[in-house]
Amino acid sequence: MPKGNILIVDDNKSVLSALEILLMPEFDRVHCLSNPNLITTELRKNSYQLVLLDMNFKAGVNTGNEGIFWLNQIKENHPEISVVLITAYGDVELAVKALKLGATDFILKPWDNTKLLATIRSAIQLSLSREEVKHLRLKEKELKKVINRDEKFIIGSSPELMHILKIVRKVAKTDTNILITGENGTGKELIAREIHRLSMRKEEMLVGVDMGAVSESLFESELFGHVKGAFTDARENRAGKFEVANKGTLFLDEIGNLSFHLQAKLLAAIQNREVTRIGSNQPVPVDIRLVCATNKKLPELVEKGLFREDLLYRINTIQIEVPPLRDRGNDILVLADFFLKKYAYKYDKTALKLNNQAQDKLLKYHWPGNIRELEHSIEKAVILSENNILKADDFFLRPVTGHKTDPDCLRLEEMEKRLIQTALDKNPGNVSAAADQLGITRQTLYNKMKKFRIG
Ligand SMILES: Nc1ncnc2c1ncn2[C@@H]1O[C@H](COP(=O)(O)OP(=O)(O)OP(=O)(O)O)[C@@H](O)[C@H]1O
Repeated sequence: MPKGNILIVDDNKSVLSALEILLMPEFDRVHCLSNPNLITTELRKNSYQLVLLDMNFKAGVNTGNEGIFWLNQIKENHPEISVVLITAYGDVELAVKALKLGATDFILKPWDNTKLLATIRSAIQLSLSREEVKHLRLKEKELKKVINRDEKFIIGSSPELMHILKIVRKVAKTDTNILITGENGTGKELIAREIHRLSMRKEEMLVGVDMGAVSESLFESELFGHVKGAFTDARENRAGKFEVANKGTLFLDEIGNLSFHLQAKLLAAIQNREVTRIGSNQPVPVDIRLVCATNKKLPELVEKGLFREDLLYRINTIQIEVPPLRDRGNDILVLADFFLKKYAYKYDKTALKLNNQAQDKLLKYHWPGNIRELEHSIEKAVILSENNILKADDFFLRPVTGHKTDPDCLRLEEMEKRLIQTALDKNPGNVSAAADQLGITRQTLYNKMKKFRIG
């Protein structure tokens, strides 16, 4: 633990040597100056935590103005250094003026040694704390830069994606709460990060919480924090995600998975814009931009009494629906190409391409796991590929029927499209048989195939 470096400035040589003898054994470094004009150079050359500064330098002048001048100089250039002033005159007004201007304390000559040492130690402690805060702020700034740099590109040029990005650009600069909805793997988190990147809060952090992964018992501690001793495992004070996200963006993923009882606690924090750590009764104000995401239909959960209506209205000032990959047309191939390049590079393969059948297969597949599934399929195909052209057989896609997507989440049109695709797959090359199986005419089936861009 450093004891601190002290610079003593006094034009009275006997005062200087008395202080030097007293302070030398107690601190790391003690340096004396009888000429205040040397202060600036000395502070630039060496690091100090404390300046012990005389108020009156010129013989016969005792207004303290020169001391105030040097105090201002030091505070302006080295705000973390503590300045303790010494004067032989018990001028309360001057003391108050100096304290207002940033002096840490004031000592009257003649001094009491024990008191002087105590004053100096606490002033040095204060300076060390200021230095630490300054260091931590710089470190935090650098860390935020590193965290924010880990950006992923949003790939695609479909009108559906362009429409979403247009909304994102419009709303990002405001502080409105945003709800992002869409199936799993459609890129909701990516959109949330884009909103943050384009917002006024971009220098601060986006803090994400997966509400589906937070257990009931840890919810409050995770989101609102706790103080040491609040419960058995609370060994030290801990800030919750709300506090960590202060001035930045709080991204609550899978908000539809939050239990009804915890929704009330979340609502209170959002409404009051303050949180109270468990075990404390001191509310802490928080300034956050809230972005939530879910793959659930929240209005339906509200109807079933599983989601609070008041919370829904709080979080969905703006709602952005991210469409499933199967509705983004050629983006499937654009993304496939992007992932092909990414994984060819990762696995040290030469440039890879898809042949026509492979492209067709990817375009026709319904992608229940959306972009995440596409990325994994491409990665697998790249690993297993034996030449530069990837064929349809290189992609092991889940059969259209029997996949695990929640039927509640499917729209009528999607169900229809899948039934048609299944019937066509079961009757390859025989549209009449497929139409028979579906209980519709051949012409109706052709119309629907055209509509859904099948075949
Ligand atoms: N347009 C896109 N361009 C490039 N990569 C994308 C795009 N959309 C999604 N991805 C990638 O797909 C994966 C899934 O995206 P993300 O996690 O954002 O989806 P999500 O909708 O939040 O998923 P979940 O609902 O499962 O949390 C990520 O690796 C993401 O980088």
